[in-house]
Amino acid sequence: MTAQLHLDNISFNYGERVVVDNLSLHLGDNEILCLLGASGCGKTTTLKAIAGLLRPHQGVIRLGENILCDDNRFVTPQHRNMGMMFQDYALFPHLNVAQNIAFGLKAMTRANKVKRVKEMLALVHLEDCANRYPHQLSGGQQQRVAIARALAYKPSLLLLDEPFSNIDHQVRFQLIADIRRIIKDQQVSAIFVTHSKEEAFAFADTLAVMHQGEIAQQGTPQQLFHHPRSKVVAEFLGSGLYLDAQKQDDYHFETQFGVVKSHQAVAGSELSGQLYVRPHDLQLIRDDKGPVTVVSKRFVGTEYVYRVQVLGQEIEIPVKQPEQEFLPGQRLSITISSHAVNFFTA
Ligand SMILES: Nc1ncnc2c1ncn2[C@@H]1O[C@H](COP(=O)(O)OP(=O)(O)OP(=O)(O)O)[C@@H](O)[C@H]1O
Repeated sequence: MTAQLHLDNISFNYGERVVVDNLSLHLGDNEILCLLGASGCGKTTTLKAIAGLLRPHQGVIRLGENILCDDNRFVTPQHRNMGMMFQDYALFPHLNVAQNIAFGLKAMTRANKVKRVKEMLALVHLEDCANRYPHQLSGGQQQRVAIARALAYKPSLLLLDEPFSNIDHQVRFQLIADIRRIIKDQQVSAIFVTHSKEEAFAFADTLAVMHQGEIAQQGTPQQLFHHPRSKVVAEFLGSGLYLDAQKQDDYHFETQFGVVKSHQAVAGSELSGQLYVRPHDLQLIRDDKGPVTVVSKRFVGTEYVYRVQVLGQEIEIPVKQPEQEFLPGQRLSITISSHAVNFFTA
């Protein structure tokens, strides 16, 4: 089953404190959407509102044609047909893997239950673990059981709250790829919450960056990375350097490091602003009197990464060419490649 979820102007307060502020969001069929944002911005609260674990003070939530919540209606969590993987809803320790997966299948006949559990075990590659208890599994295996449990009764939407946060970094990205494949195989829509942009890029089809209870921007990872609409989104998705800039025309911007060319026209009549330049568009060059100072360098296998200070900001810049080695304390300057610039006006 597939889903189209709409949140229209949802608000939620804890006492006086507005935690979700007039938030609107849309999720398409078979889409994996990531709610991404800093700690405390309201991600989990939004997910709980979708699940029905709390009721928004204002707004409408709709799944397909069904209104889940508005001023007059409120569908309880058990009637929303959503699979959930919340940190507070871990596996049941006293049930084995097969029993955990079967937990949500109460309405099925025994034979159908056995069949479905078998299918789910195969899907998450844990056929040999059916009789084990959660404490006899690795963290990654436990997460795979949790996803199997959440998917077992064919929900129309899957909600995942920080599903990878307890997983060792070494295996995390393999697990992300596995779970993404499982969700795509099952053709289910999913919303997951994280504060890690690496996880978001690896797992999601679309991102919604949240800031102070609102969606700052929703789109594909590429759209948000290359065309952030605000400094909040630009900074959240990757480091960069702010440079004061004067717009000469839609394609040229004058900075203290020369004129920067844009691959794309930048509309707007405001001429003064700032460019936000990503490290891969910056090159370090020798200049004994330059405004850039090397703070430190580290070797990462294929290249050096230099941490430099420039105009009161610190930024890490990768350098591939081994002949270009700089020392801490050394003065440098930078050149800026032409790229699709991000130009922010006040
Ligand atoms: N039960 C509660 N009572 C009062 N305030 C709460 C409660 N739960 C959360 N909050 C506050 O609401 C705000 C949003 O919390 P929420 O858990 O939605 O954030 P989050 O973006 O998921 O953060 P994190 O990434 O740290 O989990 C936070 O400031 C939090 O302290």
